[in-house]
Amino acid sequence: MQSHGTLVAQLRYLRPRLRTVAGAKSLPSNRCQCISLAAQNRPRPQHFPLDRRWQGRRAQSGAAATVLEQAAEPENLAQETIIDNLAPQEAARLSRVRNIGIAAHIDSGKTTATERVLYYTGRIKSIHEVRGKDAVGAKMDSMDLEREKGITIQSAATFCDWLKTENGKEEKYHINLIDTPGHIDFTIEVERALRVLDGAVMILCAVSGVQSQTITVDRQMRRYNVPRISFVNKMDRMGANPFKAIDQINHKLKIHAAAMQVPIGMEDEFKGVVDLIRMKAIYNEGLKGESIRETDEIPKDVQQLAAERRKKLIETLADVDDEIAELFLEEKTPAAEQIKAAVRRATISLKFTPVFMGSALADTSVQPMLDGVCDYLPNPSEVENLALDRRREEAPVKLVSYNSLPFVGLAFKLEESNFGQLTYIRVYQGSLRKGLNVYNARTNKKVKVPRIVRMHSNEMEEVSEIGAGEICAVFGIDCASGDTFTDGTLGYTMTSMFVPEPVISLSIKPKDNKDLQNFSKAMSRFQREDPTFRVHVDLESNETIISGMGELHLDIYVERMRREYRVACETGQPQVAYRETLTQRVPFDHTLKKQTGGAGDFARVMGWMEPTGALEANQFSEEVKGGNISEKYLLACDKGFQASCEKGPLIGHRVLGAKMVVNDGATHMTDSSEMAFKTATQQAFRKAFAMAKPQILEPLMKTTITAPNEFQGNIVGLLNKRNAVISETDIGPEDFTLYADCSLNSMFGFSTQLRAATQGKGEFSMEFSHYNPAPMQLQKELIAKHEKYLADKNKK
Ligand SMILES: Nc1nc2c(ncn2[C@@H]2O[C@H](COP(=O)(O)OP(=O)(O)OP(=O)(O)O)[C@@H](O)[C@H]2O)c(=O)[nH]1
Repeated sequence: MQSHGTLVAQLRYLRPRLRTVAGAKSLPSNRCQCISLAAQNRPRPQHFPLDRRWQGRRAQSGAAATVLEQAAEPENLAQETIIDNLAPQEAARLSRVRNIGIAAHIDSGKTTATERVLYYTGRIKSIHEVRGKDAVGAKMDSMDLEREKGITIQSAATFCDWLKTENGKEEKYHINLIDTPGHIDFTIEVERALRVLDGAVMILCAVSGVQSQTITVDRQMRRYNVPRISFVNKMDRMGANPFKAIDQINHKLKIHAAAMQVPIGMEDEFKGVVDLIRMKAIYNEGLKGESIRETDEIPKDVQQLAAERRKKLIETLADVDDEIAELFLEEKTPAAEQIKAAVRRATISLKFTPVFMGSALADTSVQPMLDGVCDYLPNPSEVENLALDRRREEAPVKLVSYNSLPFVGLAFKLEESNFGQLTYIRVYQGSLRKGLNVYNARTNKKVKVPRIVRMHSNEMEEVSEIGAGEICAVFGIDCASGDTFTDGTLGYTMTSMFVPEPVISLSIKPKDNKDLQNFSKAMSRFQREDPTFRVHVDLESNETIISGMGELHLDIYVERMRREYRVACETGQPQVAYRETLTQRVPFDHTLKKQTGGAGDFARVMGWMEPTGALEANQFSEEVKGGNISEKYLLACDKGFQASCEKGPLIGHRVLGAKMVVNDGATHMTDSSEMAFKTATQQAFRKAFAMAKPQILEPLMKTTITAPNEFQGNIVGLLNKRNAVISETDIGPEDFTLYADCSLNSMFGFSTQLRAATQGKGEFSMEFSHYNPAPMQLQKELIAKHEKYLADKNKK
C-alpha cells in the first residue's frame, strides 16, 4: 500500500492531465475518492455496526490534499476554480477556528473550567460557581435542575474569541465550545457533540486521575477519531499528582501522553506552571487570575523536575513522530518550534495527547490550556469529513470547509425553546445564510432558513450568515436529529451518530387526567430532542412506557415534566428492556378465514421467518410471484409484521433480529382486505416465532470499576456473585481498574454494595454493550410471570 503522501503527490502530477481528460468526460467517477480512502487504509471503528455509519466520519489529512483530490473529479471542475482563487483567504480564516468539546468523568470540573474560559475570553463579566454560594450557578448549567443538582444534563454550546499572545504578537482565535455532561446516562449528549467537533479537551482530576467515566469518554473520542488535549484539573487539592494521572493516561487509556508543563508548588501551595517547551514560568495575577505573568526565572526547586519532564516529553514524542525520532537518534535536541510542530502532528494524528495542568477553581493556569487548544487541536480544514453521494450509489465524497462551495450541514441536536424548535447545525461546506432555501436530504423537503443564531448557553445572538466549519442554531426548521441539509444542488447525505439502545424502562402516567394533553406534549418533545429516550404505549396494559439509558436519565425526564410542564407523574418500578428473538428458520403457511353471515375475512400468507444474523434490525420482505397478493395487501402484511415486532410473543418485549419473507398466498375476491392480511401476518408471525426456538435477550453492560488495590478481592467476589465475565484487570501502584461484561439485570443495587465493599472509595460506570441470551432460568421465570399477568388480566 502506498502512503497517502505518495498518492497525493501522484495526483498533483496527474492534475493537469486529468483536467484535459475530464474535458472529454471520460474519467471514471469517484476514482480519486476511492484512491484516497484506500490510501488512508482505515479500519472500520469497532463500535460501528454498519459500514455506512463510519463513512460519514473523518480521517486526518491536510486541506490541500482534500481540495486537490476533489478537484480532480470532472464534476468538480467548476468548484476547482473557486477553490484555487479562494484558498489562501479561506485557509487564513479557518486556521483561526476551533470547534471543541469538553468531556470528562463526573465532577472533574468541566463546567468550572468552561466558566473560566468564558470569563477570560470576555464572554461573561463575572464568574459563578457550580453549587456556588451566590446561588446563580455556572453559565453553562442553564437548566434549574442542573444548577440544583450541580450536574450537567444537557450539553451546552457557546463561542468565544481568544486572543493568543505569542512572541509579543496577538492572534485572535474563534472557539466554538460544547460543555458535555459527565454522567453515562446522558451519553448521547457526548456522542452528538463529538460527532460534530474537531477536537476535545479531556479533563481529569489531579487526585483521582483516570476514572471509570474517563474510560468511557476515551472510548467515545476514539469512536469519532477526535484528537484531544488533556487538562489535569484540581491541582490545588490535597493529594494532587498530575504525573500519576499522566501515567494512567498512558497505561489505562493506551494513548501516548506527556506533560507540557510542571507545577510550581502543589496542593494549597499551587502557584503556577512551567511551560516545558519555552521553559518559562507562568503565573496568574489579578482578582480572578485574569492576567498572565511569564518569566524566564524558573523557581530553583522546580528546575530539575522541569528538565526531566522536558526530556520525557521529547522521548515520548520520538515514539510517535518521525522527525523527533530522527533527531533523537542523532542525539540532537529539537528546537522549541520543532517540538511544538511535532506535538501538533502527533495530536492531530491521534497518537498523542499533550497534558496541561491547573486549577479552574483557584483560577490558575487555565489560559495556557486555551493556548494549547489553538496550538494543538485541528482547525476545520484539517479534519476530513465525508458525505455520501446518493446520486452516485452513496460513494463517499469529501466535504471542504470553504464558504463559496454549495452548502452542506448536519442537524446534530434539537431543542425546544420559547420561540419554537431550535436546531443546532454544524456547517461542513459552504455557508448558511438567513433566507437561504435548504433541502432536507432525508425528506427532500425545501425550507427557508428564517433565523440563524449563535448560542451562548441559553442566550442567543442573531447573525445573518455562518461560514463553513462553524456551528450555529437555526429556528423554524422541522427535522429530526441527525438530518443532513444541502442547498439542493448536491445529493449528499451525512451519516448519523451512534445511538445506543435504551436499557431501562418504566411505566408512567400523569397523576391527574386533566394533565394528559401536556403529558403527551412533553413526551413528544423529549423524544424528538433525545434519541435515547423512547416512549411507547403497551397495547395490553394501555400503559405508557418510557425507556432510556439508566434510572437517572428517566428520573430527570419525570422531574422535567413536573417543572417544565407542571405535570406530576406516577411511575412504576424500573424494568430491564429485554428483547425477544428467534434462532432458526421456519416456514409458515397461514390462512385467516372467517365466515360470519355477510362479508367474511380471508387472507392466506406463506413464506418463512429466520434470524437476520448479528441481531440487526427486523426486516420484512416479499418475493411474491404471479400477483397472488397485491401490492396493497403486501403493505398490510408489512404493517402486521412491524406490529408483531413491537410486542414479542414471549414476554411482550420488542423483537430484535427477526426477518419475515412472504413469498406466496391467496386472496379472495370479496372477503380479502388490508385488515385481513395484517391480522393473518400477525397470526403467522406468532405461530412461526413459537416454532423457531425463540429466546429472551438481556442487555449486557460494559462495566468499568476502579478502586484502591486492597479492595480487589471484595470486588471480584461481588462480580462473581453476579455471573459477570471479567475481561481485563489493570493493576496500578495504588488502584486497579477492572473491565467486565455484566447483565444489567444483575446490577440493580450494585452501587450500594460497591460502596459498602470499598469504604466508599470504589466507583463504576456502565455502558450498553450488546444483547445476549438471558440465562435459561431467568427466561423461564420471565415467561411464567408474563403468562400469569395475562391470565389475571383475562379473569378481570
Ligand atoms: N478543589 C477544586 N475543586 C474544583 C476545581 N474545579 C472544580 N471543582 C469543584 O468540583 C465540583 C464539580 O465541578 P463541575 O465544574 O460541576 O464539574 P463537571 O465536570 O462539570 O460536573 P458534571 O457536569 O456534573 O459531570 C464543584 O464543586 C467544583 O467547585 C478545582 O480546580 N479545584
